[in-house]
Amino acid sequence: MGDSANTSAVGNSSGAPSSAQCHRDTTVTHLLFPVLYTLVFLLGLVLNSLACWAFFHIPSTSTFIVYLKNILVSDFVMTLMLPLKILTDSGLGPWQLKAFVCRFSAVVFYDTMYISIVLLGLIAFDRFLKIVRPFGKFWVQNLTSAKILASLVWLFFLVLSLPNMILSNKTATPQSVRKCASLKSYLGLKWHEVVNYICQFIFWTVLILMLLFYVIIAKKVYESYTKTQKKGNGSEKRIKGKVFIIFTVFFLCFAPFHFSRVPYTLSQTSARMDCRLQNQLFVAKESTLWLAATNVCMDPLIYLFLCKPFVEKVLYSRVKALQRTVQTNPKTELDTRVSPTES
Ligand SMILES: Nc1ncnc2c1ncn2[C@@H]1O[C@H](COP(=O)(O)OP(=O)(O)O)[C@@H](O)[C@H]1O
Repeated sequence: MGDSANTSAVGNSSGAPSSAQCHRDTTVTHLLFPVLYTLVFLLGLVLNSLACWAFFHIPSTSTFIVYLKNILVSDFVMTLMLPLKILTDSGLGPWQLKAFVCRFSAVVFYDTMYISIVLLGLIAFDRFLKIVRPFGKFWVQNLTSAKILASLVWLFFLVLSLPNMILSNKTATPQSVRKCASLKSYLGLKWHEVVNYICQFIFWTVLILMLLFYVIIAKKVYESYTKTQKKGNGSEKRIKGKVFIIFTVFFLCFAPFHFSRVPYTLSQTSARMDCRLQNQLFVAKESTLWLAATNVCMDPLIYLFLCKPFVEKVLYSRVKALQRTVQTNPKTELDTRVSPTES
């Protein structure tokens, strides 16, 4: 993650010699990103708190809701990690906080990002099965299986990233905390590299599978559209077409980060790389990481567009609140256009 000072030279004797002599230029990340992250944090906190409250009242009656609830928890945790990044990037926090970010909160941030990625993939798979085999039941379409699968996803990423926390065990100094890689032992840096390649593999696999599911869904939607059009019913196309939102959100938020992450990880671990290029890769990684973080604000859109019980819960409460206002203050006009099923 980002830096607290404008430039830094990092003494990393065992891991990345070229990185050791390169001053990190944080002119952009020092000012712009804390502002951008603050916006994401505030919006993410409001939207996800609202979603938490709504989902708290919705029983887990389908695999879709189970996955959405897990994404919500993951997004909430990611949102809570943002203030630490904002404080250290802007230089407002003490340098010791940056060591905590490198060892703990940045790792949790990445964990939640990949947990959301896999869960979005599972949702796409779930939608795919619903549309392709509406009456058949696979074992994955069973509630208990979905709960077990979601728990395994959490467990997998937590176990995978634990060494990233443990092996960032070099003594932290105001200089060394500026690049997280410099807190790592040789083994720590290797593990960091391996984890990044595993995560790249997971992301591109999920992306390709999603694309495949949606091509098949698109074909089905088109077929049913041409059938229903004759009967003058185009609403089915609109309903099924909504599932494409998941893919669009997924692609816009995560693909740019994964393009920039490979060369950036190389710059952290390879022996030789031009210093200017290293700094450019750092800015590219930070910019695309911000885009990935905006996912915490995008996911509530998925709940709104695709999860009917969620919409009903939010709107029904609005009606109740309005009714209460009218009861306590009869002069207030009730907007009769609002109905619990409005979407
Ligand atoms: N995909 C990942 N999964 C888990 N932890 C990660 C992942 N990528 C990076 N990390 C960990 O997050 C911390 C910050 O990494 P990084 O953003 O690369 O550093 P920097 O802030 O110096 O650019 C490091 O401890 C790193 O090992």
